[in-house]
Amino acid sequence: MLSLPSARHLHRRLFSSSCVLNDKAGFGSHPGKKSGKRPENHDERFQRILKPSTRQQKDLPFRVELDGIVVQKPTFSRNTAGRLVRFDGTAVARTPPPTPRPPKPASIAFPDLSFEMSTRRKRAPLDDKARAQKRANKLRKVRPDPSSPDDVLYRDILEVLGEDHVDAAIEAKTEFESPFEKMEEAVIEIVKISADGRGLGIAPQEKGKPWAVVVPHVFPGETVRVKCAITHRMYTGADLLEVIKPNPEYRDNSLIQCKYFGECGGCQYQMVPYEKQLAIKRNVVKGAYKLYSYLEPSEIPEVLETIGSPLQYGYRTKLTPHFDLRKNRAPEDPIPPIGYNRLGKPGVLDIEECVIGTKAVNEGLTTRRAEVETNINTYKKGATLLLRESLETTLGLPLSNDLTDEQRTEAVEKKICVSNAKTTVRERVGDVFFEYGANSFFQNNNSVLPPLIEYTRKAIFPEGLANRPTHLIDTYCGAGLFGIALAKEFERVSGVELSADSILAAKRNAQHNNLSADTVSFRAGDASDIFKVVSDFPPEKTAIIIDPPRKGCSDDFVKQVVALAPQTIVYVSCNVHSQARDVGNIIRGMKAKEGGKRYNFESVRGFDLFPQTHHVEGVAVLRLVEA
Ligand SMILES: C[S@@+](CC[C@H](N)C(=O)[O-])C[C@H]1O[C@@H](n2cnc3c(N)ncnc32)[C@H](O)[C@@H]1O
Repeated sequence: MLSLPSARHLHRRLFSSSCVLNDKAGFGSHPGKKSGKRPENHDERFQRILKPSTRQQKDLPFRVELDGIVVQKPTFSRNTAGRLVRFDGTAVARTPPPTPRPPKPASIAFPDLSFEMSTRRKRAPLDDKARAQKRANKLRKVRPDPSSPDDVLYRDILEVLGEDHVDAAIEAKTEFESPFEKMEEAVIEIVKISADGRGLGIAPQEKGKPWAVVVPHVFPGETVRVKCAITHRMYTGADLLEVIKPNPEYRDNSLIQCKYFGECGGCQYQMVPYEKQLAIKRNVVKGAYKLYSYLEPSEIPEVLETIGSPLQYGYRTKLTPHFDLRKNRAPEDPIPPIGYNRLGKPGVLDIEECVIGTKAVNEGLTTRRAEVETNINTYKKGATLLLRESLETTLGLPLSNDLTDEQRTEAVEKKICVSNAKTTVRERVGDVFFEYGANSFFQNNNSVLPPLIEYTRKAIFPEGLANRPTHLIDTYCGAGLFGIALAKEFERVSGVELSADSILAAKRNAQHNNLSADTVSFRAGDASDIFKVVSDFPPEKTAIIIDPPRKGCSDDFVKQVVALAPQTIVYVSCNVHSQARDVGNIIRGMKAKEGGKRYNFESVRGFDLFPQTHHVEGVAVLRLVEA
């Protein structure tokens, strides 16, 4: 704690400050220690007088004059009667004594507020219309962001209900008034799959108004019985009770591999044949470009078939199960469930195996669960467990020719599970070796990365391309996945990434893969910073990879891409809706720019990095052509 100097101390300091003044006259403000061994010299005597002890101060006259220097003593002191006096003896005016505080009452009487409180509570109850209006006002305040999941769902709902009906409901201010009672059961025909993997149905006609019902784990053409759970703008979120009429095109329950499917909020499509899953995802990409790119239909290429994942189960190299702990949990209370959120219900579902996870992360799950169970009383609140697959040894480093066959197999195949966020994870993508922090971003499906990298390579260097790019800008580069995997194809590669840890990993990865820092460089910063440092990249020979987080790119970034006008753009994204928005902006931006060039939207398709779930990775390719 910082201690304040005492009044006496301040007093002395004040006095000694005059020494500093005197120092200007050449007397030295730092007196030497008084030594008993030799007589006091002139300076020391002077200092003693300038910095006397408190006792000496009292005896000193008000003014001291030594060798023509006048030193003034502190101004005030107390006389023998305890009165404050100046050093010249004159009395200081007394400050009036403080007025005494009124005595505290023996007990404080609180005013009786019961009357006011009860009137406040007894406000006239809202009628149904007022309640609906209040709710509508509340919901209106939280308009979803364009291209956010809520907005995407809302656009899907507009499509199934018809924009005219929706406009009429908004006009009549009934857009938040559900025709269903809470917990009402209803039979619904499903007409569409929304981008978040849930089925969309329309309320039966007898309900008298267009209203959507959103149900998990159901598909177009199915008739289902549901329980209405929660009202949102223009739709009711419902729980599935029964599939009355299944659609065999989408539903083959024999495909389900997880015993928790239907209860766990993780996967949506385990009952859907894999080809059909890919088709659903292709439609999601189509819908995204139709709704969010704001391009003319003629400007959007035919969305190509989704490229599947070589592994459809056992592919996920990262799991993050969690558990909650009740406040005031007693040590003898049961172990809480450790797993994932329940589907459509609050709370965590206990899961001891996740079938989309790799063998290594599932082994790690068993170990970590046991550790948590043993140490549960050391946790004050819930936690998220990190489980990441990693190559076991540093033998995973670029394989040396000196390795025995056994070592070589071990280097490529032996996997362990890492659960400490500070540990390094090692991973091989084809022939390329990567290291990154366990807590940092890296794609979670290793099996699909070689085809994804190869696809990107072919997109940049299509057969017969006359003007091959020689420079690559890898934006949002993470640990350098694209830049490093494709580096051999380019004279120069430059990557940018916000996370300093990932950039350190990217630089290390370049070294591990024998890439020189002159050719491949990475820098930490906002993606739009990259344009300052690639001024020596010839735009007509430059390709750029854009792989942003779900929210997509900033306007500033898009503007700078347009200003640079690189020859090829490959935009990879786990959110095809924000991708469609950005691609539309780049194409329009280039059209508006003078210079006689435009971007040809060459291709777009999904990559299935997340089998059994509704997620899809979009890859869009744009190439600069004469306008
Ligand atoms: C989808 S990941 C892609 C990473 C890498 N391309 C890969 O495939 O491993 C997006 C990356 O963008 C980074 N990021 C987020 N916002 C950024 C920004 N404004 N500028 C640069 N990088 C950003 C994140 O840290 C994350 O590593």
